[in-house]
Amino acid sequence: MIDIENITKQFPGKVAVRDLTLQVNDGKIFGFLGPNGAGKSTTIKMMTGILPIDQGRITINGSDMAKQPLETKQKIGYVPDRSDVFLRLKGIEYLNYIADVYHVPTEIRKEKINDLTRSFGIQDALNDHILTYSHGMRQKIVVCGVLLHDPEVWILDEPLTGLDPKSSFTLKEMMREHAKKGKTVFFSTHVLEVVEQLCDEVAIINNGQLEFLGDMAEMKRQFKDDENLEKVFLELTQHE
Ligand SMILES: Nc1ncnc2c1ncn2[C@@H]1O[C@H](COP(=O)(O)OP(=O)(O)OP(=O)(O)O)[C@@H](O)[C@H]1O
Repeated sequence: MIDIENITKQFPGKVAVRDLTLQVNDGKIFGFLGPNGAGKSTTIKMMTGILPIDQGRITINGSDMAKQPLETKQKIGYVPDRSDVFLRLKGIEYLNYIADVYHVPTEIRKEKINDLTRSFGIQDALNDHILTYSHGMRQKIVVCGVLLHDPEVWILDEPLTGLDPKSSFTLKEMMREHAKKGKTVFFSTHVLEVVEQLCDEVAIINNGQLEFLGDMAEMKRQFKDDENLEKVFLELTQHE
């Protein structure tokens, strides 16, 4: 479970996230929807301990990110929106590095790497440097790294952007399976359609503020009734 209580983040001259409160329950796929610049990545960076929180509190399965950062981070699998990490490593070196950091036993490591990279069709690129990978392939290797250590809570920043349709389908299926096991999946997107396909619950953020929190049926009802939300809806459908 992810519990976000009244978090705020300010950059010079800009409040990126203002007094945001939401909970993500176990067994749910939670969509964090908002137009470009709404504050999604900033929120996710606070949830993953990359950015300190100015005010408020975030707990992941009961651990406080600010007070117990190491313990809390071990519960999380995080896929950032830009996967430009470890470019000088080969794919296989990256995955082994992640497996070492998260103490994935050697007996199961090889099989897991094989299965995951096959699912995403990058098994033949493992001996190439990540630097030579396309954006989609970089995204896939990071997703494989996250799934390798089987974290309880998945936090994915725009995970489907840049993926080919087959890999996008594979990842969506994996998200569904993870939630079905009673675990948590939180992901951000600026594409309304993705949320409609996948989510049990949705939060809509705009200009750093929560505009809506609820299930899909409520969201559709409110789009009709609320002028403010209707404007956000138009932005979300115009982008893609
Ligand atoms: N390090 C920073 N310094 C100053 N302003 C920032 C910083 N990071 C983000 N911002 C600003 O905070 C606001 C929210 O940005 P954020 O990246 O969280 O939005 P987003 O919803 O993830 O958008 P996108 O879909 O474009 O990634 C934007 O106005 C952005 O310009």
